[in-house]
Amino acid sequence: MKVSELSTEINKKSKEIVDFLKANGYDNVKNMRSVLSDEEEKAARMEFAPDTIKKEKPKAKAETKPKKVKAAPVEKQIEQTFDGRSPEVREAAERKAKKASAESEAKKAASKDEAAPKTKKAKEAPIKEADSANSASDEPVVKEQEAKSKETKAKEHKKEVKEVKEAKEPKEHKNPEAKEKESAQSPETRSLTPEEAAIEFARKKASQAAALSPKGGAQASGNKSQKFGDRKRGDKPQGSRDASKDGSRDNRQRQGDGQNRNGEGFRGNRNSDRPQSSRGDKPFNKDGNSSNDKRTPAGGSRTGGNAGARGPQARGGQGRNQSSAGGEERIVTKTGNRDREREREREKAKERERAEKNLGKRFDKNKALSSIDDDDNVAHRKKKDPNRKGAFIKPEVVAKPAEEDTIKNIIIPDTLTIKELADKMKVQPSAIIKKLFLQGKMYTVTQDITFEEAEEIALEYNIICELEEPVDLVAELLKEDEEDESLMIKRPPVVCVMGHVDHGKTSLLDAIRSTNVTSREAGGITQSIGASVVNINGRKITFLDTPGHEAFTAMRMRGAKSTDIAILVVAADDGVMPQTVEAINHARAAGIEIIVAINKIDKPSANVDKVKQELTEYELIPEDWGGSTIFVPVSAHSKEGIEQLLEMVLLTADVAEYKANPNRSARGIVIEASLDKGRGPVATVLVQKGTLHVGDSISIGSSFGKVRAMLDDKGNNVTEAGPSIPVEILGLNGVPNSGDTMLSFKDDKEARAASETFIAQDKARLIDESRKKLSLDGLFDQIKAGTVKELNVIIKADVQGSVEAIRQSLIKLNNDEVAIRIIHGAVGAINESDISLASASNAIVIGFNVRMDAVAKDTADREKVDVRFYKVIYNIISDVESAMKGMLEPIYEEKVIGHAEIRQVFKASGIGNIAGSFVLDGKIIRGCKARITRDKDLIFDGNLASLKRFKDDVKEVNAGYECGLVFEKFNDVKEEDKVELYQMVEVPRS
Ligand SMILES: Nc1nc2c(ncn2[C@@H]2O[C@H](COP(=O)(O)OP(=O)(O)OP(=O)(O)O)[C@@H](O)[C@H]2O)c(=O)[nH]1
Repeated sequence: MKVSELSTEINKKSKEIVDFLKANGYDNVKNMRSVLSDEEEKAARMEFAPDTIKKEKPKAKAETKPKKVKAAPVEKQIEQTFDGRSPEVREAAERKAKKASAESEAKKAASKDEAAPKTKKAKEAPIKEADSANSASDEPVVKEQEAKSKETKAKEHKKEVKEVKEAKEPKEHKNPEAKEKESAQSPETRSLTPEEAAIEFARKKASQAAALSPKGGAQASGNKSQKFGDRKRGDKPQGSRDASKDGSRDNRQRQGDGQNRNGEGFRGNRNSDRPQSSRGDKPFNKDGNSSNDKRTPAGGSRTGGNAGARGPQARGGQGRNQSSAGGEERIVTKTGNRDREREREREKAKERERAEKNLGKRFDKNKALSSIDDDDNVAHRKKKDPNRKGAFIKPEVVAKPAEEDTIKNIIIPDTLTIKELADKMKVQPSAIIKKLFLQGKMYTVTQDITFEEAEEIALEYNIICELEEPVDLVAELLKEDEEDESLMIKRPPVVCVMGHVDHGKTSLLDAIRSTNVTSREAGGITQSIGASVVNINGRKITFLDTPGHEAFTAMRMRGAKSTDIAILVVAADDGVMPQTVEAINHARAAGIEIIVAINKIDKPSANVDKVKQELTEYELIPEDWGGSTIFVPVSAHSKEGIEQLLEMVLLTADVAEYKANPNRSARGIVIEASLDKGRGPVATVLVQKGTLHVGDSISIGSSFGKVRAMLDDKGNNVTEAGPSIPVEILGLNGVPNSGDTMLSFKDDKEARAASETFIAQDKARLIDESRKKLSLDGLFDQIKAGTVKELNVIIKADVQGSVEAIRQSLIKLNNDEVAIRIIHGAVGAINESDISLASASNAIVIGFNVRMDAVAKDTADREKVDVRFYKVIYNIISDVESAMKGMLEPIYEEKVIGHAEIRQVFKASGIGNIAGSFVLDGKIIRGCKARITRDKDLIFDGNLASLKRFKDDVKEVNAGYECGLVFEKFNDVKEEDKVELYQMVEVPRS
C-alpha cells in the first residue's frame, strides 16, 4: 500500500504519515508514493487510525486462541470514517454503504457456490467459533494473514464463512449440502457484511484516483479486479489447474446455484465454466503438478469466487477479494511463468535436436552421426535395438571390382550397322556415334559399316573383331548322305535332248513319244522343259526336252544336271552350230554321257559324215571312227533310227548302272513350276531318290506343303512316284523356282522349318543385295566409271522357266553404257502390285504369255507405266535393244559451217592475238570449233573463244564479212592461215 492510499483511507495527510514514519525510523518511506510495508502500515494505522488495528489484535491472537470479535455497526463505522466531514459526504457514504451492504448479500450467495473446500483440513475446520461480527472486524487483518501459513489462513476463512452463513443468510441455502460446502469457502469468495462493505466502498472510492502499481494488486479497485478476471480467463493453465485440482464438479454445482439465485454473474459463470469445460482437462492436468503444489487452496477458491462475483453489486466485496486474488495471481503467474519457461526451454532443446538430426541427414549422414556421437540424445537413440522390427538396415557398400583392362573378342559379319556393332560390343550406339563424330566421321545408328571400319571402332574399346564364317544352312539341309549300295536298285535313265535351234529336238521326242508337241508351241519353239516317260521293251526312259535357244542356257544346264544321258541333236543338213557347242559343254560340265543323234537324215542335203567330222573337233569321236561316242543317224519325220537310238540309251544306262533307293524319303528337282488358276501352285518334279507319296510333307525352297495330288507325264493321277519319275504335284503354298530341290519330311512341322531356313537365307541374300545397291561407294563408282544408266524391268510369265529365260536374255544385253536390272520376276498375270512397283522404280513391265487384270490396267494407265505383252521371246529382246539404243549416249558428228582466212593479226593486252579474218563461205557462229591449217598443216583444233565484229561481240558473222577471231589457248596465228569452222552435231544411232 502506498502512503497516499493509506492517507485516503485513514483520512490523514500523506505528509503527516511520512513525517511520522520518518520520525520513527522508517527511513524507507520518502514521500506519498512510497510503498509501505506491513509494519510501516501498521505503525501508521496505530498512530492515525487505531480503531482499524484494534480489531486485528484479537485476530492475531485467534491464531492460537480463538476469540469472538464484534463488528462495528455500519453507522458507527461511517461516523468514525467520516468524522469531521460535511453532512453531504456522510449522507452519500451512508447511501453507498447501504447499497454495498445489499450487494454483499448477493455476493455472499455467489461466493457460497463458487468457493470450494480446498483441503481436507479446510473442510474439517471448526466453524462455530466465529460469528458475523468477527468476520466483519477481521477483514483488515486478512492481508496480514495471507502472509502467514496457508493452513492457518484456510482455517480462519472457514470460520468467517461459517459465521456469515449462520448469521445473515441461514435460509438461503435450500440445499444442506451446499451449506456444508459453503463453510469451506475462502475468505476471498465470501460475502461481506454491510459494515465491511461500507468500509470497502470508502476505501475503493478513495483509491480510484491512485495509480495502479504492479505491486499494488492488493489495493486494486473493482475495475482492476475485473481486469484480473479477464486476464485470468485468458490464462488458461492457471484457471484450468484451479478447476481440475479442486474438484470441479462441486464448483460447477455451486456456480450453477449461485447463478440461479442471483440472476446475475452470467459472465462470471461463463468465465468460470471456460477453464473447466471448454478448455478441457488436458492442460489442467499437465500443469497442475508443478504449480498446484505451490499454490494455496485459497488461491483456487479465489479463482472461483472471482469468476462468479463479477457483477456490479458485488463489486465492493469483489474488490477486496480481488485484492487478494490479485496478489495470488502474481504468485501463480510467476510460478506459471517459470514452468512455462522451463517448458519452452525443453521444447527448444528438442527442436535443436531435431534440427541437428535433419541437418545431418541432409548433408552428410555419416558425418553428422559421427559428430554427434557424444550427444546424450543421440546416444540414447543409438541404444535402440538395431534388430528391432522395422529398423533401418543400412545397405552395405559392395566394392566394385576394378575394371580390368582386358581385351575382348567379338565375331561380326563383313557388313553390319552401327547398332549391331554396338550390341555386339555391349556399348551404347550413341557412344560410338559420338566417338566417331569427334573424329570427324558422321554416322547414323542404322548406317552400314564394313568389317574393317567396325574393326577400327572396336579397337578403341579394346575389342578385337573376328570375321564371321557364314554357315550355309541350306547347304547343310541339302547335304546328301552316302547311301547303302545294297538298298539301291536300278532306276530308269533320265535323258535330256539338247541341240541347236530347229535341229529337230522336239520332233525327235515326238517321234519317240509318238506325240505331237510341236504344233502346240507358240512360234514353233519349245520354251519350257517338258518331261515324259517312254516304255521301250518294258523298260522306262525319262526324257526331258530343253529349248535350244540361247536364252534357255540355264534351263539346258538344269536339264543336264538332272539327267543321266544327253542326246545331242545335230541336223545333218546344218551341222554343228553355236548352241550345239554350248550343249556339249553343259553335258560335259554335268558329267553326263552324250549320245549324238544326227537328225534329218531324210533330207537330201543331209551330210552325216560332215557332222561327224565337225564333232570330232569337240572330242566327240564316233565309235566307227575309233572313238567312244555313240552316233545314231535318225529322222524324226521318217522315224528311222529311233529304235536304235533308244537301244543305245538303254545300253548306256546299263553300262552306267543308274541306281537309287526307292525306300527312303523322296528327294527330287523341280523341272518347272507355275501358278495354275484353278489348282494353285503346280510344280513338275523329277524324283531322283526315294519315293514320293500323296500326303507326304515336302518343302521346295521357300515353299512347303503336303502333296495333295500327283499327275504323271500323261496327266494321270498317281499315288506315288519312284526314282527318275517326273510328276506334277499339287499342294504347295507357293510357286517354287525351277531347279530347286524337293525334300520330303515326316511331318509338316519339319517341312515348314526347312522352308523357313530357305526364307531366312533368301532374306539375308536380299538384304545383302539391297545394301550393295544402297552403298554410296558403289554409286560413286558407277558415276566415276562413266554414264552408266539402268533400265529396270519387271517380268511376268506363265511359267518360271520363261521368267528365267527372259531374265538371262535381257541381262546379256548389258553393256558399258546401260545396265539392265530385273527388279522383279514371277509367274502369273500382271497385277496392281506389279504396276505399283514399276511406277515406283521407273521400270517397264514385260508380260510373257500372261494377261493383265483390269485393276492393273487402270493403274498402269493412270501411272503411265509401259506394259508390253509378248508371245515370242525374240520380240522382247528386239524391243529392249531398241529401247537401249534410245538410252545410249548420243553420237556427235562434225558439221563444217564455214571457212575463213586470217588477213591481219592484232595484239591486244589481256586477250592475246586477235585474228582479223574474212569469212570466205558459210558463216561463223559464236562458240563453234575451229581448225587452223597453215600450208596444209593443221596447227590448231579447238574452241573459238571470241567472235567480234569490230569491237563488239557478235553471235555470228556471215560470208563476205570481216571479223575478229580469238582462239582458246592459242595465239600463234599468222596472216594467210586458213580457218575451218565447224560444230559437233548429235546424230541418231543407226
Ligand atoms: N525333214 C525333216 N524335218 C524335220 C525333222 N525333224 C524336224 N524337222 C523339222 O525341223 C523343224 C524344227 O523342228 P523342231 O522339233 O521344232 O526343232 P527343235 O530343235 O525342237 O527346235 P526348238 O524347240 O526351237 O529348239 C520343224 O519344222 C520340223 O518339221 C526331220 O527328221 N526331217
